[in-house]
Amino acid sequence: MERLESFGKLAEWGSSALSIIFSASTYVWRRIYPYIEITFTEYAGEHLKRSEAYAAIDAYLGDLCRDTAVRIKAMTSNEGGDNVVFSMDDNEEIAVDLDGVKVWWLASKSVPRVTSIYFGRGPPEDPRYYRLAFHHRHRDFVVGQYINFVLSKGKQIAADQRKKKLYTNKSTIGWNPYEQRETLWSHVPFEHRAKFETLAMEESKKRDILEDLDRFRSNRDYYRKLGKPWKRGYLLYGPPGTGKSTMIAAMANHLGYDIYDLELTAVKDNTDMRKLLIETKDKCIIVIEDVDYMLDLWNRRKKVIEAQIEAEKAALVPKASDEESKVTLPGLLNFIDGLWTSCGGERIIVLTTNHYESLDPALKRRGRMDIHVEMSYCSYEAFKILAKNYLNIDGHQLFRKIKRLLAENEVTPAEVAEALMHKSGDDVDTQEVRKCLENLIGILKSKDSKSSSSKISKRRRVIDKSVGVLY
Ligand SMILES: Nc1ncnc2c1ncn2[C@@H]1O[C@H](COP(=O)(O)OP(=O)(O)OP(=O)(O)O)[C@@H](O)[C@H]1O
Ligand SMILES: [Mg+2]
Repeated sequence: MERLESFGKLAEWGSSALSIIFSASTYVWRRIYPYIEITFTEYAGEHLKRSEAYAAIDAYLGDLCRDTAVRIKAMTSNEGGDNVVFSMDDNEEIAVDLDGVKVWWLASKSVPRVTSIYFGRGPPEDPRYYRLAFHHRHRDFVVGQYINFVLSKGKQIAADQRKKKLYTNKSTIGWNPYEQRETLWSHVPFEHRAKFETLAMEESKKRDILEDLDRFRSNRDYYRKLGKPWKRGYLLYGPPGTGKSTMIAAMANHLGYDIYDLELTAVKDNTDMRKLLIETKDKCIIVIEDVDYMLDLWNRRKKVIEAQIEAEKAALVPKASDEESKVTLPGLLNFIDGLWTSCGGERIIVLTTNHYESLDPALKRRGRMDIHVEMSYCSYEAFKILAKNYLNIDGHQLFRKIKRLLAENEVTPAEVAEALMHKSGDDVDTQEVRKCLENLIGILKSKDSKSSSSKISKRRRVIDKSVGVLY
């Protein structure tokens, strides 16, 4: 027993002596080499998936190294596009000065220590890594802020570089169910250049939406923890020409997601809708435009069925039409609820409508459509964004008049954009600017201001109370 005790004491002394030696050696080492190094390897985790952090850093440094590095690798984008993307060459180092805080990035690859035999396509490429070095006195800044900045900036750059696709569903109506079909979607490159910066709407609304999108994108673990499908529903509503489709394009460009434009009238029934959903890939926006039109169709169909029942009673059974979609509202609700998305994640569903009031409450309810955004008639703030986009001006003596007219008349951003379009490409001279603005004034004056002004004040009251972005 005594022996055991003394052995325990000895071990205790040993461990404290070791920790003293360790701290002392760390201290000495710090004096000689006061830098901290963080390594980001390309493949990480159990299944050796490409690390998202590495991909983001790769994009960030690729952008940075164009101006600073000596040896740069250039390649075409992964998506088969024609744009060239850059990245640091192996063993290249770049220094970044962040307002007095200096950090160094090194690109390298690890050489495997064991000799392996590979079957098939031969050895995989050596795993690459980036190493970030900085002085230990900047630890809080680098670990607390800089790395987060690099990751979010890198993700944005990668999203911009990614060639996005626009998918549309092939019509399944009238198809033979036994016929083998390769895919239910066809796609083309998505080239829409819309960006949030050029979208004409109130800045605060835009900021809210952008923040929501960014939160959604980076919240994978949160959704997992809650056991919820990683999806988000947006309902965009407003009159035609207020930018609903433009906003969807801006969302796709911001996130770097593909768009699946689901035309419900071309979907035979709920089963086909499920199949379509299963065929979508992660990181996408599924769009159903003019959902009110579909609701209209359902109502009409209900009436037809009622008429059929009546006709059956009279022994006159009309033939049911095979030319129409038989998708139902509950089918759509199931689709939205993500029951079938459990196989994947990172999907945004956007519905658009011109008639918010007439939408079924089940479609609008929170948790289904998380965010409701009103796209409204052109305000003065929105007009200024369009004037900057189209005429590259921040002000003009006609602005005051336009501001007054906009307050009295309902005009859509699409109409304003049309009026501000000029013929001479990029360069616009002062005469042309005036002509465009006068053109807009003409359109505004031609609106029936008397009848619309009472409508506007009524409508504004409703909007002020409820809208912007609803959570
Ligand atoms: N808020 C906006 N910001 C910038 N441009 C806009 C905006 N709204 C409309 N536009 C311009 O008007 C055109 C038509 O807009 P868009 O198709 O996005 O309207 P919409 O609300 O989807 O209309 P609809 O209800 O008919 O589908 C766009 O190509 C764009 O040039
Ligand atoms: Mg549209």
